[in-house]
Amino acid sequence: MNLADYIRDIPDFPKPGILFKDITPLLASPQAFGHAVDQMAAHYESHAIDAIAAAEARGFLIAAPLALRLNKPLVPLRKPGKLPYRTYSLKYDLEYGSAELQMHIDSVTPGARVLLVDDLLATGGTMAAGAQLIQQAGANIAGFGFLVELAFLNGRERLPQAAVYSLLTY
Ligand SMILES: O=P(O)(O)OC[C@H]1O[C@H](OP(=O)(O)OP(=O)(O)O)[C@H](O)[C@@H]1O
Ligand SMILES: Nc1ncnc2[nH]cnc12
Repeated sequence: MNLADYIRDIPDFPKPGILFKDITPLLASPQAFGHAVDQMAAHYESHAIDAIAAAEARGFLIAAPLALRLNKPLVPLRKPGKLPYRTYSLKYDLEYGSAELQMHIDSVTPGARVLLVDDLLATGGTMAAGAQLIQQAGANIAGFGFLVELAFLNGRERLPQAAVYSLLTY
C-alpha cells in the first residue's frame, strides 16, 4: 500500500504560500490508517520506551492508536487552558504561526524514556517545544515519530539529539 496516495495537497492553506498536507483521506480509510499505525508500531516494538507524548490535535490521532498497540501510557500535550491540573507551558513558532503547548507536571516520571509522536514534522517548532516540556519534567527523549516529514523545512535540525523516524518524507 502506498500511504502517499492518502495524503492530499491543499495549496495556500491556512495561509498563502503554504502547501498543506491533509491527512483526512488517510483517516477515512481504515486500511490505510491501520497500515500506518501498524508500520509505526512495528518500528517501535523493540525500542525501550516508557511513554508516548503527542501534541494536540492531529498528533493525538496517530499517537492514541500507537500507544494502545504498544501498550504504553499516552501523555497529551495540549493547547493552553485545556488541561485541568498544574502544567508546564511553552510558547513556540510553527510553519504558519505561533502557538503554545502545556503538559501536566505529573504526566511523566522523572527518568522515563518518552517517545514524541506527531502527524507531521514541518519546522520542528512543535516537537522541539514538546521535547522541552518532557525534559522540564525530568524525563528523557526516546525519539521522535511522524507520519509525514517535510524534509525541505529542515525540522530535524531544531529537534534535540534523538532518533527521528518518519513513514513518509517529502
Ligand atoms: O513542525 P511544525 O512547524 O511545528 O509544524 C507541525 C505541527 O503543525 C501541525 O499542528 P497545528 O499546530 O497546525 O495544530 P493541529 O494539530 O491542531 O491542526 C501539525 O499537526 C504539527 O503538530
Ligand atoms: N504544510 C503543512 N501541512 C500540514 N500540517 C502542517 N503543519 C505545519 N505545516 C504543515
